[in-house]
Amino acid sequence: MTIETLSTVRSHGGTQGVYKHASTTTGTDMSFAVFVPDHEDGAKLPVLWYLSGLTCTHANVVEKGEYRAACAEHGVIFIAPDTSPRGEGVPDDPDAAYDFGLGAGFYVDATAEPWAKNYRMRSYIEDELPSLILRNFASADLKRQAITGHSMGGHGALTIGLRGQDRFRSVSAFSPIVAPSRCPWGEKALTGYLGDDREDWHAYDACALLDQGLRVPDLLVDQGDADNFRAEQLKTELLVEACERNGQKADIRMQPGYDHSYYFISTFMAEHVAWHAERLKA
Ligand SMILES: N[C@@H](CCC(=O)N[C@@H](CS)C(=O)NCC(=O)O)C(=O)O
Repeated sequence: MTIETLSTVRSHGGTQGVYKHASTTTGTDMSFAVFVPDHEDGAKLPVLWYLSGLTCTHANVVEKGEYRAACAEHGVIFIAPDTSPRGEGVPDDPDAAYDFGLGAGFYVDATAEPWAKNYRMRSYIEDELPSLILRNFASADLKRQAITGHSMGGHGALTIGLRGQDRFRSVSAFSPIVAPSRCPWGEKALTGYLGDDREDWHAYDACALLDQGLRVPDLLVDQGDADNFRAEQLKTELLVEACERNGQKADIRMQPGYDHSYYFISTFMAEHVAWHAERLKA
């Protein structure tokens, strides 16, 4: 479980690093980014995971997410994994489409061929990467974790958050896919990675998990009302209804004029970090 440091740089009173390791889960090298605010020797800091959307690596949020000032202020470690396995021999969408295959792992453990060997982002985020962080980042306090994400990564944050009820004190999302069983991106991905049996999809559908009785301690969602993907793919209203129907505590905010981009995410990032920090320190 060794990691290679690809880069470190000082920023906002902390260290932004990018790392690589050989993943036993995906069978590939995986890279990820970690921002660690300066802290006293021996101090333990809570952790906020950020899962990225379609086409992204760790680099999109590192370059455009604007989380560092808020994480330094609140003393929160920020971890940004990749969105899929990559490298020689890793299968990709036959048409190299942006919404399946490389850059589009959908945070599932694939069971269908030829994806099952490498596309295991659920286990990677739930098991392998936390163990790696525990062993290599002495200041990371994994008793205090929160999770957020954008779009496909918002779906990842919601579903990993709901399934890992004891793991996260708070869950948030920016423009998440809330019901992948009921939108074209999700139907394509879940059919491809898991097969045609929709029963197998429920573990990866936030609204279905809420209907099955799973809950998170607290939920914050921001969604731009000028987001091109809102009506067809994201379907925020289904999450509003599922939270109301199931008594899930949630603040789901429609933000006027904002689109799907990092201009939107970076606008509300500091609020999300502060919101998580409050719950992580309570
Ligand atoms: N317009 C994009 C659709 C994918 C997309 O919007 N990806 C979002 C996440 S779902 C993203 O964060 N893209 C990278 C970026 O904006 O830096 C494309 O066709 O490649």
